[in-house]
Amino acid sequence: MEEIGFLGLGIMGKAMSMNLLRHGFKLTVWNRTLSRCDELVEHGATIGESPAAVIKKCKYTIAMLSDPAAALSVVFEEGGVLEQICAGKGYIDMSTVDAETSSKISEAITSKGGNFLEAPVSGSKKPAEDGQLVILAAGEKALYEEILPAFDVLGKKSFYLGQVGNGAKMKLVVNMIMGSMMNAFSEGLVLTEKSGLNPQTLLDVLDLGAIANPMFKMKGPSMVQSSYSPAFPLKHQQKDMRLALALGDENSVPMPVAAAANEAFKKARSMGLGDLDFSAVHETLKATKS
Ligand SMILES: NC(=O)C1=CN([C@@H]2O[C@H](COP(=O)(O)OP(=O)(O)OC[C@H]3O[C@@H](n4cnc5c(N)ncnc54)[C@H](OP(=O)(O)O)[C@@H]3O)[C@@H](O)[C@H]2O)C=CC1
Ligand SMILES: O=CC(=O)O
Repeated sequence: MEEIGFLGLGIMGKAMSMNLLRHGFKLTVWNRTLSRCDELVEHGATIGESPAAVIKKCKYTIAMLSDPAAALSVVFEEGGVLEQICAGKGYIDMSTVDAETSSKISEAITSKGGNFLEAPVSGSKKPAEDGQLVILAAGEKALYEEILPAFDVLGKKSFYLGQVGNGAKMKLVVNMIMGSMMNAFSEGLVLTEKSGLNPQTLLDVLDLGAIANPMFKMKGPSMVQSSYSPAFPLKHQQKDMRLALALGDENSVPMPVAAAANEAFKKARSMGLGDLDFSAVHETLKATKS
């Protein structure tokens, strides 16, 4: 496959681009904090000095950026994607953003003759390292088919969901459920301890029943130890709750559980926990006096 550009080497972008390199893809990478490119260069990547330079060099460019503001700035600001995108080039934004942001980017890219695909992912740092993401793509179908060899390396399954916005919406629904579940789980762990039971026994019981799931299994033991090394930063989970609640607003869907979960994540951010794993929302409950 042709050389691929990669913009954004945070937790996910680094893991995904390392995985592409491991599978023989040639990559040109860019990150706002340039020093984060060094490790990729050691593994064979080339550095592009700006998003525009990456787009100029590569037929396909993938972006994995923190939030709507970052996704927009990399496209629209000086030295951005729009300066070099043109017919024959594809831009694939895998960041988690709202449908409106994605549509704005899509319109700008296509008005210059380029092709656009949104492709947010479900799965965290470890699935990204292992090529086990679930890819939720929408937009230009031909671009989806052209980039599938890369998606097959990055993920265990790719969904094509139709028009731009559908991938973003699906991702927000999934993360809204995940954030709500994390809060219910955290309340259960605190209630277990405060009522004199062993939280490890709760984890064992949950794992054998109808609500067993990989998230409880993976995050439970570290939450019991108050250990929150970031795989999915809490500030991004709160962003996703906020965007999902806005989607609920647009569609007149009442979401009292998600709204309460969002408040807990906001509280955690106000306690300075935004850069820790999203499971650190547990600290907001543990801090409650009896
Ligand atoms: N971590 C996870 O488990 C998952 C995350 N996601 C989503 O993937 C995206 C990336 O997540 P993750 O890698 O964890 O996040 P990180 O916070 O680790 O990385 C964010 C990236 O965005 C860049 N960035 C932030 N603001 C700007 C800006 N204004 N201009 C240019 N670049 C900017 C950062 O650059 P710099 O290094 O300079 O700060 C960095 O490369 C998010 O949308 C997240 O919601 C989706 C699935 C799982
Ligand atoms: O967006 C986060 C994830 O784990 O998926």
